[in-house]
Amino acid sequence: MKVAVGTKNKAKVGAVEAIVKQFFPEATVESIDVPSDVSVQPFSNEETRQGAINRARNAMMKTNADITFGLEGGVDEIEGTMYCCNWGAVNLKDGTVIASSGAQFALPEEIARELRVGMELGPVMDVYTNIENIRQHQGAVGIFTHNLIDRKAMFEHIVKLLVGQVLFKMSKEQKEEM
Ligand SMILES: O=P(O)(O)OP(=O)(O)OP(=O)(O)OC[C@H]1O[C@@H](n2cnc3c(O)ncnc32)[C@H](O)[C@@H]1O
Ligand SMILES: [Mg+2]
Repeated sequence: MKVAVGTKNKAKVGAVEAIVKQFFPEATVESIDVPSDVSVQPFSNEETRQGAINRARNAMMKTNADITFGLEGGVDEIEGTMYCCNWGAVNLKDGTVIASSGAQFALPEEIARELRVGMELGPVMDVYTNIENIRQHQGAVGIFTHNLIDRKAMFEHIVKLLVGQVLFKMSKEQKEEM
């Protein structure tokens, strides 16, 4: 089985590799940079979900994979607090698309303020932590959870939700065939 993920981000690719190897040990995982076709900094759950779906669909169009994943990070404001939100989507060869959301956690007001004036979370976090390219490593989630949860682990949870739903679909179809 061939799996592809629509990004070159190490935290995201690592998450897909870890979960896919666990449940489909024979699968190969290819990473490919594809457009999310949403803003570089999505500003709602809806837009972040759409980015994940677009990445999964674009990876399906650009590879010959059987299953493709798209993972997207964004922010959403609720009652004046800005939350980092995370979404994933899986696309199957038969056209099925399943999206699921993952962890959401609050960003400090000093970070939120920068995003409201048009900055991207990645570069803002690099300046805040003095760590280069933190988005490919522990991410904002690592920093604001005292490294209890890093960005790869956060995306692993989403990929597991997606793989689980694919396995549910496959077993349901098998039963219907019998
Ligand atoms: O190469 P891609 O796949 O685009 O990876 P990315 O790190 O840019 O990730 P997203 O596009 O999904 O995230 C949208 C924006 O939010 C930033 N971001 C999201 N979650 C983050 C995190 O945990 N730590 C740092 N930056 C984060 C990210 O850097 C972008 O500026
Ligand atoms: Mg990006």
